[in-house]
Amino acid sequence: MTKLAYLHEPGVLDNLRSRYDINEIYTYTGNILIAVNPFCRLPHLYDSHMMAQYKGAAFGELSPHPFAVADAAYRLMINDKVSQSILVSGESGAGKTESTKLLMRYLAYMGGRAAVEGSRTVEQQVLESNPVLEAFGNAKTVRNNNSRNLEIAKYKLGHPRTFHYLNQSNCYELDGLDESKEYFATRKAMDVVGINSDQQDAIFRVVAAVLHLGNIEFAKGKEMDSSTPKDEKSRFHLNTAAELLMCDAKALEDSLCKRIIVTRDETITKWLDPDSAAVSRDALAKVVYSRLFDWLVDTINTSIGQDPESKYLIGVLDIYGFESFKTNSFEQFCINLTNEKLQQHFNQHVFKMEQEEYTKEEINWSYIEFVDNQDILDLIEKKPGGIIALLDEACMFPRSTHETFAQKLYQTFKNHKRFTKPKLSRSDFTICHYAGDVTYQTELFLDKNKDYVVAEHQALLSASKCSFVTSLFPLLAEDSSKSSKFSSIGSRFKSQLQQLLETLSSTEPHYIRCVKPNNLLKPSIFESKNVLQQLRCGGVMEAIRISCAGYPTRKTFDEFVDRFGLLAPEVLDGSSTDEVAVCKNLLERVGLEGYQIGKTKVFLRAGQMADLDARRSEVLGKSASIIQRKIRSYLSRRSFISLRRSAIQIQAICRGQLTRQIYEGLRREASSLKIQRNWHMHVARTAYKKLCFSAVSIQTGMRGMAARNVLRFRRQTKAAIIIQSQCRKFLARNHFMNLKKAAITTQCAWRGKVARKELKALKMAARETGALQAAKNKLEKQVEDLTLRLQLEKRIRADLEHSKTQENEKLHSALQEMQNQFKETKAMLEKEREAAKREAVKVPVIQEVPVIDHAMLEKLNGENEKLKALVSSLEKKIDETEKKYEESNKISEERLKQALDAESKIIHLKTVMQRCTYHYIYYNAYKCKLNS
Ligand SMILES: Nc1ncnc2c1ncn2[C@@H]1O[C@H](COP(=O)(O)OP(=O)(O)OP(=O)(O)O)[C@@H](O)[C@H]1O
Repeated sequence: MTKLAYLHEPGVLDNLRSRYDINEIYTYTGNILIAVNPFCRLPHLYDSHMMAQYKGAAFGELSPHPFAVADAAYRLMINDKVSQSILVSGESGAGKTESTKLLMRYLAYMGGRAAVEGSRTVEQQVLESNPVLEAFGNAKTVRNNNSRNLEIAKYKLGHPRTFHYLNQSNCYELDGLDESKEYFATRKAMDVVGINSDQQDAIFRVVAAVLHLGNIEFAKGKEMDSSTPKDEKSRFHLNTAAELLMCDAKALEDSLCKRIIVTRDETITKWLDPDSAAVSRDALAKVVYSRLFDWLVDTINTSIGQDPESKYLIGVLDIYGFESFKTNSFEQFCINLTNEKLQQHFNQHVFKMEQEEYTKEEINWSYIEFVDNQDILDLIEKKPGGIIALLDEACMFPRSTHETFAQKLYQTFKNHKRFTKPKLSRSDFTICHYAGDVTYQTELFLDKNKDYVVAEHQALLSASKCSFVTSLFPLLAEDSSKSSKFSSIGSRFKSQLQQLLETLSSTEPHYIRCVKPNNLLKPSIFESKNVLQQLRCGGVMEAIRISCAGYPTRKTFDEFVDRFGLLAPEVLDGSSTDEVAVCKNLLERVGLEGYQIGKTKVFLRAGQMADLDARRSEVLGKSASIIQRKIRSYLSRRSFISLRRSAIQIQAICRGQLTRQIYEGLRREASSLKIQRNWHMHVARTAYKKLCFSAVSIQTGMRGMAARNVLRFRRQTKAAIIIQSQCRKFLARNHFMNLKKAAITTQCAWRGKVARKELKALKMAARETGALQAAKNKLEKQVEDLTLRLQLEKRIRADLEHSKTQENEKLHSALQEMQNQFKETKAMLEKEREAAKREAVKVPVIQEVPVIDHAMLEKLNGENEKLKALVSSLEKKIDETEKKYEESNKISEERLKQALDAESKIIHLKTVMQRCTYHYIYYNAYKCKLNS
């Protein structure tokens, strides 16, 4: 930019546009890098080959690039031992985060240490943790699309359209963005930074709970000014949120619909109307998400850690860009304050400090006007009396409203040139920022400035059953919860900004200004008006001017001589100790113009330092090649000498080896001659021995043959005699055999005749055997009959036996009875006799002459006789019965005998029959034999 022929706004714009058209999105203005968002991927600009190219290349030597800025910062830190910072600025969606990622990638590449196996380096962790911060920290805004929202069935979630907190942008998908891929990248990044799977689950539960909270709507309750979940759907979301946060659903409902006010005397429960309940719901969702995000940042920072050994740092600052919307609230106020602060830092560095230094160093210099924003910063953060101070005051005063706060602002800043009151509004105010006017709506300023968690929300979440949720909301000590009633977000933000700027001031800054070429977020569209506004806001035009008119680079005399003395070494040879004179001399010799010599430093125009550096590099390069040449020749000579020595040694060894080989050949030749001689002798002797042996063998063979002929003749003669005798024997034998055959034939005929006779007789016998068979069958039948009769007899006899036994038993019992009767009668008789005797004794003296009752005696005798007759008849009967019994015994014995006879007959018949059968079989066999 500084080399443009016409350095005015149209020229700068045209330059940016024509470069943008050919995808040259980066441009330098002095040391500032302007990056125009291409809204499309340009991978060739960022591959590892590009990184390798920028490594160590002089600034300005290659095309403008964030890698070049990172490389310059890195080298300055290493060489000059000064901490560096790279400030990436620009409005929302201009590409700050993308540029920051590139810077981090390059720095990780430069400082890259080899990772120990299984672990990651800090650089890798920093890069890999990015997706977590982006996933949870980015949101889709009207100016930037880069948000992601997770959706998982497990957490009872549906399409983003169904969630109040997601559906207000009406944008659910982004072209070219694979949600699931991003989700897995986030999960992986969480693993990398050491968030375990339980914690991950809890994190997604909390996010889902926030979404469900957002869907709870409220309707008027039964009580006056009370509220209750509107319908079943709201109740479902309330229950699901409670379930995901693992807290009591009723307690959640109460914490949203009621407030407990503690006064000195009593505790009052106050209902919230539906609108206030919705505000309470949003506050709860916000505080939960905010605590979750803080937890993530802390966890990532702890996991990455910082090298305690490091003395210098390179800070890369990616901070939200200037914002101006239709409605601007406290968030925009804080964001714009940050941008004002950074702008001031930029001004200070680029203009103020620069020009102050020129004055201090007393160099010729025409002052460049720039817009100093100190008065805006005073308006916002001055203590007391600044907007933040007034806001804190208003927050602490219980009766304040946003209107009273606005009135206070109007009064205080009535005459401030950066502050105006919009005509038709009663509570808005406008600040004239360096980047343009922004009108803020004060409605929520007071609420948003109060940094506190609603006590009911705190109590609800501290009592959660999920340890992760309770860790986000640790129980506060009783006193602290009461005492710290109010803490101001604005003041905290201000002091954090101050700390940041202090850190920045201790570093050497580099600037990357990101520019958004269009508001449609589409590639290849360059809206000049928009871009110009951003260039103006970023102070780029002034920077260009100061770069052209000023002296952006400087060095103290000794540093300068140290660094560039080698460009004219003769100036150092002189005995002059005056550094200024040496510097002037040096500058004259190198032929530089337009520089300035200050009191302690040499000031150079834009590009001059680069020019000197290039020359220095050239000299260094030349020197390096001379040194290299010398070293190479020394090394080559050394290697040649050692090579020669080695060659001679090798030759000596080779020659020795060759001679040894020749001598060995000669020795072998002599030996082989000796061996040949001996061999020939051995062969000749063997041949002679063979010949001798053959002659003897032939002689032996001939003699043997003659002897064998004699022997053969004798054998033949003997064989002829044997044949003759055998022949004769054969003839005699033949004659004998014929005679024998005739005799046998005669005998056979005779025997045949006899046999036929015998056969005839046998046939007769066979016929008899048939009769015998019939007789046998008859006998068998008889045997069967007899067997049957015998069985019948046996049965009859058994019956008889039985009846006889019965009769015997009867007779025995009758006899028994009779014997009993007889005994009784006898006993009675005895008794009567005894009685008669006793009666006779009792009779008086007169009785001494016994008077016999004859009648009685006779009667008794008669009865006695009868009884005797009865006894004898009975005894007779018994005898008869016994006789009968014996007779029947005899009969049965006879029958038994008959049966035994019959049995023996049967056995006899059976043996006869068997014999007949054998006979028959023998006959049949003989018949067969004869037939055959
Ligand atoms: N160098 C680039 N190459 C390709 N695309 C880019 C580049 N820079 C930015 N973008 C595109 O622009 C979008 C917005 O960029 P980025 O998120 O970096 O903006 P930002 O300035 O950080 O915004 P905010 O202030 O809202 O965080 C990116 O999502 C990407 O699509």
